[in-house]
Amino acid sequence: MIEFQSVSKHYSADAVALRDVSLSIAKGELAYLAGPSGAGKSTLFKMIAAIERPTSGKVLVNGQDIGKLGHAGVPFLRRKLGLVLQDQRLLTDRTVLANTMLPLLVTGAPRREAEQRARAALEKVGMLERAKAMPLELSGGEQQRVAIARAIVNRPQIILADEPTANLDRASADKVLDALRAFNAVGVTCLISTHDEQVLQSARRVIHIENGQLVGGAA
Ligand SMILES: Nc1ncnc2c1ncn2[C@@H]1O[C@H](COP(=O)(O)OP(=O)(O)OP(=O)(O)O)[C@@H](O)[C@H]1O
Repeated sequence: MIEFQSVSKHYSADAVALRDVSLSIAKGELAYLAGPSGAGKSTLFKMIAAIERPTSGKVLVNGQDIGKLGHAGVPFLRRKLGLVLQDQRLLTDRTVLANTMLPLLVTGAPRREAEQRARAALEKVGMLERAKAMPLELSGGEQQRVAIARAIVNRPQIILADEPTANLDRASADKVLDALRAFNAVGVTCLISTHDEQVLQSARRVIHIENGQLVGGAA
């Protein structure tokens, strides 16, 4: 489902983010991505979403070579993906419900249907009762759960979550991770980066990355 074949990413001659990375994540799998700051985790996510392209090697999603996607192909790829990335915050001038409806409205869903599906997504992450709140009235963990609702409202096949529990206390982090695990339990492939030792210790699969190279868990 997600495959990296000898992928390297050079932002410039001296900014090498990934070096010869090969890995494969099966459909329905839950894998964690671990590694120190600057190791290349965010870059790896961005390659799957075609936000960045490999300098060499191939990234395949469902067998499709992301490097060969033209401009028209990118929205089709993104529809398969639920992205909870670090630089994609909620819009602070819209309610929780409006934020969650947005991905549906931009793809042309009727407002009534968008609202129903957004409410269902918020319910799944335990945030329906805050539907009318503004994002800045929520805690960090609650905002992350809304970001997850927004990511899954299009029913993606794959969720990519880049440090979704950063800066959260244990209880909030667990709620965020429980929400992600619940989507995995119904068949959604999940790749989650985290520094959370407790989570990594109990994880079935951890892909470790250091200085742009895999140091374990790639098979
Ligand atoms: N747009 C960019 N231009 C130049 N260099 C970049 C760019 N994005 C990332 N890098 C560099 O690539 C390397 C990997 O960065 P990346 O953000 O992928 O790491 P990370 O593991 O996600 O780190 P963190 O845990 O701090 O988010 C770093 O050395 C970083 O400075």
